[in-house]
Amino acid sequence: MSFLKQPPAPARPNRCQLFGPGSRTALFEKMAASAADVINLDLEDSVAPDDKDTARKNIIEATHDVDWGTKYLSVRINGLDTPHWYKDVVELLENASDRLDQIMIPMVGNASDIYAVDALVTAIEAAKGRKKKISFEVIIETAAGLAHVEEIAASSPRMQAMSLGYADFAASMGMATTGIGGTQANYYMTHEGQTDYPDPWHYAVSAIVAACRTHGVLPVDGPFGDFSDDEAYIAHSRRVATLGMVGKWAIHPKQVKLANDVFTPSAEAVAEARDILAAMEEAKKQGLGATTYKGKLIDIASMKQAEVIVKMAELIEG
Ligand SMILES: C[C@@H](C(=O)SCCNC(=O)CCNC(=O)[C@H](O)C(C)(C)COP(=O)(O)OP(=O)(O)OC[C@H]1O[C@@H](n2cnc3c(N)ncnc32)[C@H](O)[C@@H]1OP(=O)(O)O)[C@H](O)C(=O)O
Ligand SMILES: [Mg+2]
Repeated sequence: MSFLKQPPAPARPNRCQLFGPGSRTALFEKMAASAADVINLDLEDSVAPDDKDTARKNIIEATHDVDWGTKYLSVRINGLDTPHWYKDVVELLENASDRLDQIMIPMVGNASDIYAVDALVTAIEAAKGRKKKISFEVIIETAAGLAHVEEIAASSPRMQAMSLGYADFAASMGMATTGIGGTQANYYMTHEGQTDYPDPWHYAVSAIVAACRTHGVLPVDGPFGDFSDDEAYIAHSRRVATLGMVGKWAIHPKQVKLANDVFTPSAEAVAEARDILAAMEEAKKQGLGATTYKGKLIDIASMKQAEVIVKMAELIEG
């Protein structure tokens, strides 16, 4: 182990983040009644420019009037290159109830973007005597965001989560696709008549996970646009879960259960992880650092892998 300790990520379930436009108030109660761990009320791309002021007011009202239960309540503000973001922050922080947990900052390009929002949030919290410190989630969805991903993860003690925004990311990278996540038909390999579809998002997902794990931030997978294709959503979710993401966005309510199913460790996985921990405890008693479990090598690193699964299950069980 390096002398640099890996800090733990916030201990809260973040399997699914359900999005809804701040301009569609009829969805708010339905979102609150959903099985998502996190709710993202949106002021950015799903709200038309002429509706921004009304959407902001709707969301502020909803922090007072809607019963959000135990959900982590997050509002996505507009990007720092727009004339809207400062009003989003000021009006939310001055008027939203203490039920507001988090601000989500889109299109983040470097640590200075977070510094700017942090300065504004900190001043308003002090001026208004707000008791609860607002946390930040950022979206990596530009080439600059990915290039500076580690400094962004380290940018503020408010940082709790980081998502990959597939659509804006693909556009910023000049990727030749209009797909939002998942398999891309033109990204393929062919060998002796067999065609294979590798994962074009693999590097971005792994870079985000590494930055987040280094700085104690939750890595979260972004949207999957084709909400009529459950199988593809599940495949994409399983892939990113294998790479270390803790959860995924839902842009339609039917995706919530799919995400929860993938990002909740199965009973079999938890039982196997506990068996590995027990087998290693037994090995340690015999002075061994490695042993055999079901015909395979397990050692101290296997314990750490098993602990990830057990801790996640315990967190979700509450
Ligand atoms: C890509 C970038 C992004 O920004 S993604 C995040 C921003 N987008 C959003 O927030 C969109 C969220 N989703 C919606 O607005 C809608 O779900 C929809 C437009 C995709 C579909 O809405 P519609 O009403 O047509 O859907 P139905 O199938 O008819 O609904 C069935 C049923 O569910 C209720 N419903 C719909 N949406 C939601 C929701 N979000 N939450 C809760 N409930 C919802 C609907 O009212 C119906 O209810 P019923 O009538 O049965 O009672 C990203 O930044 C990037 O760059 O990648
Ligand atoms: Mg986006």
